[in-house]
Amino acid sequence: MLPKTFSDTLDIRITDTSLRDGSHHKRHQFTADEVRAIVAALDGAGVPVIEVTHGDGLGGSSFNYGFSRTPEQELITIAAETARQAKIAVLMLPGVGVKEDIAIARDNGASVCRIATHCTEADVAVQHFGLARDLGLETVGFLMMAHSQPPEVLAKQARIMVDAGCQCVYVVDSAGALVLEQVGERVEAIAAELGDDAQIGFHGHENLDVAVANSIIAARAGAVQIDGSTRRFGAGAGNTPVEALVGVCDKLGIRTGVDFFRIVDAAEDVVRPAMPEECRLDRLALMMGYAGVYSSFLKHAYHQAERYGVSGAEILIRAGARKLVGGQEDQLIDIALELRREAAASA
Ligand SMILES: CC[C@H](O)CC(=O)C(=O)O
Ligand SMILES: [Mn+2]
Repeated sequence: MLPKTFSDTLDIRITDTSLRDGSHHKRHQFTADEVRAIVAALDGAGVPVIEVTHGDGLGGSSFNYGFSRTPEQELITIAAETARQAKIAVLMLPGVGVKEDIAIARDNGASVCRIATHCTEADVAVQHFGLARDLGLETVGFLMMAHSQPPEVLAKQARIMVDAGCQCVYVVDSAGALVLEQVGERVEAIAAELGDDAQIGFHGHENLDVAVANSIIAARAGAVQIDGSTRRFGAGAGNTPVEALVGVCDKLGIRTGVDFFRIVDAAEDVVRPAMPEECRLDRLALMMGYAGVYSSFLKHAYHQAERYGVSGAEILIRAGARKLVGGQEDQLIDIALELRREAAASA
């Protein structure tokens, strides 16, 4: 039984993030035509919210995170012009993007603003939630790396976001490190704190291959907004596959409003051709889930491993032990150099 429904017609509302989280996998190289085609296909299948932004959010196109091929505000405009029923969402990380980026995205047609912070730093987003609400945007808060803190800490951080104007707080399993009950416990703690003050959401990654199951557990614990990426097109081993989630929800009687057959076709015929390769559950992706490393570090880890001739898996294990958070991608270079020094000393 779902404790509460999203609306009279939906039990959960799915946000497809392939055009944002998938941007990490594609190294931010989306073209205008790809975005147009993917939005049309997802919108046609009934996906209610589609997120479009650089993988690291508004303003993410940079030397540190990787430059976008097409300016993200152009992609947001195209998405908004293409969608007939879906809302267009944008992601913003305070400090990566600036407040003005939110206003420009709104003017370009975005109507949902998702503001992400590390899960102990909700206070850095207070002004951004206020601004987004003043601009008339629907607001969502992302508590990233949610595996790294116990449920009661997340609940307090959720309260900070909601008091600032956030309408739905997400448990974000950035590392794909949470399994089953660990998701439910976090959602339940936030639900106990928030009561009817805000909704709860869940964003999963496939690094331990349980993102669909985790999403169902989140929904049963009270989450009414659930993220996924069609064809798993996301960072690390990818996100919760929307088409599988919709199929499972159909079988469990959870209403998503998404047509299973049309989303399966969209995954195969439209999304897959835009992907550089399938999102794989390979050694490095598994290591991220096991060690608790931010999924967006995957490509960076491959790059530094190759550049310094060291093990990518070992880089990620050490990144997990150092408890690196988003924005600390450059520390992977330190770790790679450390590994190279150790190898030279023992040679
Ligand atoms: C860098 C932002 C990040 O990719 C947001 C997200 O999707 C996550 O933390 O999983
Ligand atoms: Mn993600």
